[in-house]
Amino acid sequence: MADPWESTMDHAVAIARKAGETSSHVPVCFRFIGEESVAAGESCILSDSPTWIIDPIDGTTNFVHTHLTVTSTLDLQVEFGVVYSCIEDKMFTARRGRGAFCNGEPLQVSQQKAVEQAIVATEFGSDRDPEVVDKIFQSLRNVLCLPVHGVRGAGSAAMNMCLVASGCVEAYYEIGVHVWDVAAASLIVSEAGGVLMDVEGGEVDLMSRRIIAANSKTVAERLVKTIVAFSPPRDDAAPSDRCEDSTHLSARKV
Ligand SMILES: O=P(O)(O)O[C@H]1[C@H](O)[C@@H](O)[C@H](O)[C@@H](O)[C@@H]1O
Ligand SMILES: [Mg+2]
Ligand SMILES: [Mg+2]
Repeated sequence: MADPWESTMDHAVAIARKAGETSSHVPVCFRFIGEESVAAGESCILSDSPTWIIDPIDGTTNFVHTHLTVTSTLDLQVEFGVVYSCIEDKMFTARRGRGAFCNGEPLQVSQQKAVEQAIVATEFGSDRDPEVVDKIFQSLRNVLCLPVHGVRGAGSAAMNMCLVASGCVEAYYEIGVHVWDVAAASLIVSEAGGVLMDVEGGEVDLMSRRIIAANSKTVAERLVKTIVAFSPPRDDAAPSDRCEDSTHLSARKV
């Protein structure tokens, strides 16, 4: 069987060559956006150049506490998405227009559109500002009282989205995520037949740090009416306008 990773890399190089209109003799030029490089002061701006968006560990708090799910995410903007759940040894992959897979098996979102029968995943995030925490709890209360069948959280944004793609949960929403948390899994959700939406409706903007990933427009729109929206500093804001999340500081001290 052909190695899917090798064909992915061949395709990535072809995309980079096309973008840069380089001949096969010239090395290709990829750009990178990674959680750690941005934390070290590098830019978080998407350009026309093919860009790998990387989160080496998604679910850092789980990792630090050796708790359940930890994933690594890799995305070549809009072309490929890879999320690896290392403890479960599950490799979620998607290529634009070619479907989404887990360890090679095709993924399909749940067909359940009644929100009362839905499991909704979310996270409490990393911000401990009491005003932010209040809004997160207001949203959670509203979602529970829709009512939904259940609320869950894997502790990894990427894993929550892969659960939507797998049909195990109907929707995931969060305000406070970063582009590297959700880029790869966004493609996996849409290639599995799901939808992505901003928490106030309309198209999702991966730099806005707000996301709904759902099995259907119907479920996503019910959540839009329910979530108490706010806008954290964008990922592509100037470094001086970004703020460090409090739990990440403590996680890094470990
Ligand atoms: O910091 P990591 O572990 O890469 O990512 C975390 C997000 O920053 C946080 O918003 C989210 O709640 C958590 O699930 C996530 O994966
Ligand atoms: Mg992450
Ligand atoms: Mg991370």
